[in-house]
Amino acid sequence: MLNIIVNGCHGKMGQVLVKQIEHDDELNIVAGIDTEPEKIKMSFPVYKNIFDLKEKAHIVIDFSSPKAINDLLDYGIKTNTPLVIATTGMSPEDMENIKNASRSIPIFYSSNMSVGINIILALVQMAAKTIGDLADIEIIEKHHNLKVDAPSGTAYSIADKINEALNHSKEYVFGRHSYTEKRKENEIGIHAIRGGTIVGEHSVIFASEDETIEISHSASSKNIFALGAIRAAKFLIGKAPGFYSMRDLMDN
Ligand SMILES: NC(=O)C1=CN([C@@H]2O[C@H](COP(=O)(O)OP(=O)(O)OC[C@H]3O[C@@H](n4cnc5c(N)ncnc54)[C@H](OP(=O)(O)O)[C@@H]3O)[C@@H](O)[C@H]2O)C=CC1
Ligand SMILES: O=C(O)C1=N[C@H](C(=O)O)C[C@H](O)C1
Repeated sequence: MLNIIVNGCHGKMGQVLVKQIEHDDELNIVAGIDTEPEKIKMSFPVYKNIFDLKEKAHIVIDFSSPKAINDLLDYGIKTNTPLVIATTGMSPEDMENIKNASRSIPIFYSSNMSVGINIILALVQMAAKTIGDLADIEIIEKHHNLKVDAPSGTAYSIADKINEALNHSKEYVFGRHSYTEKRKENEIGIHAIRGGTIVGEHSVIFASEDETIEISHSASSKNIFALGAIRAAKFLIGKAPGFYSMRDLMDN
């Protein structure tokens, strides 16, 4: 049995994750962390502070907030607990801290836990290598009206994959509000749409002189992210300290 702590257990993703874990006979939630435990009724104990935990677990799965990251990393290192981190909106410093912590414990990080998006990452890299110098590249992401970070973590991951394939020659331009000049060749335009209950849509456009390629992904349920995080947790158990991603899981 794999014992799990859910960080952000009462959030939208936390609740979907709890349901998915409860359907899996190999998994057990020993405790959760969230900001207002007194208002939450769960089938396991919930704490406000991760250091108040009395229970021990094999792994922590985190869908919470970048505000939680430093405590989460400290907890992981002090208790030697592997971490699956799905939270987005991390600063470059947060990502540096995650990578540093992964020298001591196994950490799985992915801005998008769906397999589909990780296929998209491979496809955009291939497209960038082939026509990236000839095409204008734009990324459009759409999410529900409760999402706090913009652009999405996935949009950044897509832009980074493209930029990696193009020797980091691109500059990210967000929105283009108040622009008074035409688009420059080295731009990757990134645009965020927020509305209703859209689960998560990402589209990448490579527009060149005589043709346009559009590569897109649409998540139709949050279950896909929860199931991906569970797969990541099962994959991470028994691994050596290190920074793992969906690529490692898919290559496994
Ligand atoms: N990688 C992936 O595949 C996916 C990633 N995400 C990311 O997961 C994160 C959560 O998304 P979502 O569930 O929609 O957001 P929610 O705001 O619904 O949930 C986040 C939960 O975490 C709680 N929280 C805030 N601070 C802390 C803290 N310090 N410790 C523990 N819990 C805390 C929040 O409490 P309060 O409301 O009081 O602030 C809230 O209950 C986001 O960053 C989102 O982008 C989402 C889907 C897929
Ligand atoms: O907040 C969300 O909902 C999502 N966040 C992730 C992101 O920022 O990329 C992944 C997914 O698109 C849903």
